[in-house]
Amino acid sequence: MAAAAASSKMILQPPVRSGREASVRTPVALFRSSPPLFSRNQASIKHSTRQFVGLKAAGQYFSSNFSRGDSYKLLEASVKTSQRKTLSKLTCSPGQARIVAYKVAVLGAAGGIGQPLSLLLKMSPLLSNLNLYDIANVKGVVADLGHCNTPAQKETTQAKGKAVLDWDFLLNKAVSGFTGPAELADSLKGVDLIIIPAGVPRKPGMTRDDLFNINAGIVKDLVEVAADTAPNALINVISNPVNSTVPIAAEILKQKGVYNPRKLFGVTTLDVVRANTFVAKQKNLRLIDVDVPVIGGHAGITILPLLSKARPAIEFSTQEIEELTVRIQNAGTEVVEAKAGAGSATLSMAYAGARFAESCIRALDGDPDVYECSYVQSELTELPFFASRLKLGKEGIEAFVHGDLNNLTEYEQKALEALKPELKASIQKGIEFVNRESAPLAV
Ligand SMILES: NC(=O)C1=CN([C@@H]2O[C@H](COP(=O)(O)OP(=O)(O)OC[C@H]3O[C@@H](n4cnc5c(N)ncnc54)[C@H](O)[C@@H]3O)[C@@H](O)[C@H]2O)C=CC1
Ligand SMILES: O=C([O-])CC(=O)C(=O)O
Repeated sequence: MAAAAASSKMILQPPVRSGREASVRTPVALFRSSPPLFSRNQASIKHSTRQFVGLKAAGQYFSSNFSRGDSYKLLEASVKTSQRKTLSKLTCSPGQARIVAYKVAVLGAAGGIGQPLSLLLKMSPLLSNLNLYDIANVKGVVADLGHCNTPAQKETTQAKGKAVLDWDFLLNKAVSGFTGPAELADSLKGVDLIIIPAGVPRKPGMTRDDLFNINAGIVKDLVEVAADTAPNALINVISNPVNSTVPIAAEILKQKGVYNPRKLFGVTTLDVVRANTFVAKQKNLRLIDVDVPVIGGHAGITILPLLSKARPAIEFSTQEIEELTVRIQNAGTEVVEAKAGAGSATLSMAYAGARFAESCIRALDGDPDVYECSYVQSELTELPFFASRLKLGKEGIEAFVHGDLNNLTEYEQKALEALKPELKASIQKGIEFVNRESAPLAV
C-alpha cells in the first residue's frame, strides 16, 4: 500500500515571499508547458507537423494544449532539492527512444462532458490510446473522433539501428469504443488513467447533492470494475456530488484491497479555471498570469478560493473578495441556470478535465514540475478528504502544498471553518452509502 498520502514527509512549505515581490518578479503561469516529447537535436523529425496539424504551428505542437511555457517557479522552489527529479525521461537520445504511450479511459464518454473531453484528449500529444465507454451512443462518438487526423506516435528503427520517436501520420491515434457493462472491463485493460464523467447533471433548482441517489451507484459500479481490471491506474472522478463520489470510490477500492490514496482524485480543476478567469477579468490581468488556489470541496460554500494566495499577489477590497468568492462558489449554478434545463457545465468542464488529465500524464511521465488542486484523501485538516494544491509525481500525489493553509485571512479562516460541517456530512454520506450497499442482507 502506498504511504499515506499526507505523511509529514510529503508536506511542502512554500517559500516565504512578499506579495509585491512575487507579483513583479515571478512568472505565474499555472503550469509549465510539457517539455518536448523528444529533443529535436537528438531525434529526427521526418515530416513538418505544420503540414498535418491545422491547429498549431509546428514548434508548438509538441507542447501542452492547456499550459504555457513559464515554469511554476515559486512552487518549484518550495520543493526540497532532494525531491527534485531530472527531466531525463522526457527527452530521448538516439538508441534510447521510447513511445509516449499513455492509455486513457473515459467512462461516460458519450455525454455532454465526455464528448468534448474525448476530443481534447485525442488532440493531446501525450497519449496514444483513448478508450471510450458509455452505456449508449459510443459508436457514433468513436466514428466521429476517428476522422480527426491527429496522428499517433510510434518508435521507429532507422538505418544503423537507431531508434527514434516519430509521428506516424498514417496511423490515427487509437480510439476504441465500448458499450454496456459487458464491455466495461475491456475498456479498462492496461489503462494508466481512468476519467469518470458518467452520471446525471443538475437542472435548475437542484443542488449537486440532489444527484447523489443516481450518481452514487453509477460511480460505485464503475469503480468496482476499475479496481478489478486496472488497480494501478490513476482515477479522476468528475461525477457529482464530487464531495461524496470520491469517498465512495475510496471505500470501494478499500473493499477490493487496492486503495492507493495517492491515485484517487476528485476533479476540482474547474473551480481553479473559473477563479483564474474571474480574477483576471476583474483585475485586468493577463489570464495566463493568474493562479488562484481553490481548496475545500466542490459544492457551494465548500468551494473556497484563496484569494490571499493568488499569484500574482493582488490587492482586493473586502467587497471584491466577497463578490468574487460567491461568484466562484456559484459558477456551476450560473451555468445550470443559463442552460435552463439542458444540463450543467460541459465545455468548460471538458477543458478543465483535459487539463487535469494532462497534468496527471505529465506527472506519470516524470515531469518534476506538476501542481494541481484536487479533492483527495488528506491530512491537511481534520476532514478525511479535502481539496488543496498538490504536487503530482510518477506515483500520483507526491506532496501537499501545506503552506496554502497557513496565514489565511480572517475571511478565509472563517469560510474554512464554515465549510467543514457540510463537507464532513457529504463525506460521511458517501462512506455510509458503500457500507450500506455492501452490508449482508438480514435474513
Ligand atoms: N467535477 C466537476 O467540476 C463537474 C462535474 N460535473 C458532473 O459530471 C457529470 C456528467 O455531466 P454531463 O456530461 O453534463 O452529463 P450527461 O448526461 O450529458 O452525460 C453523462 C453520460 O454518462 C453516461 N452514463 C450514465 N450512466 C452510466 C454508466 N453507468 N456507465 C457509463 N456511462 C454512464 C450517460 O449515458 C451519458 O452519456 C454530472 O454528474 C455532472 O454533475 C459537471 C460539471 C463539472
Ligand atoms: O454545477 C454543476 O452541477 C456542475 C458542476 O459541478 C460545476 O459546473 O461546477
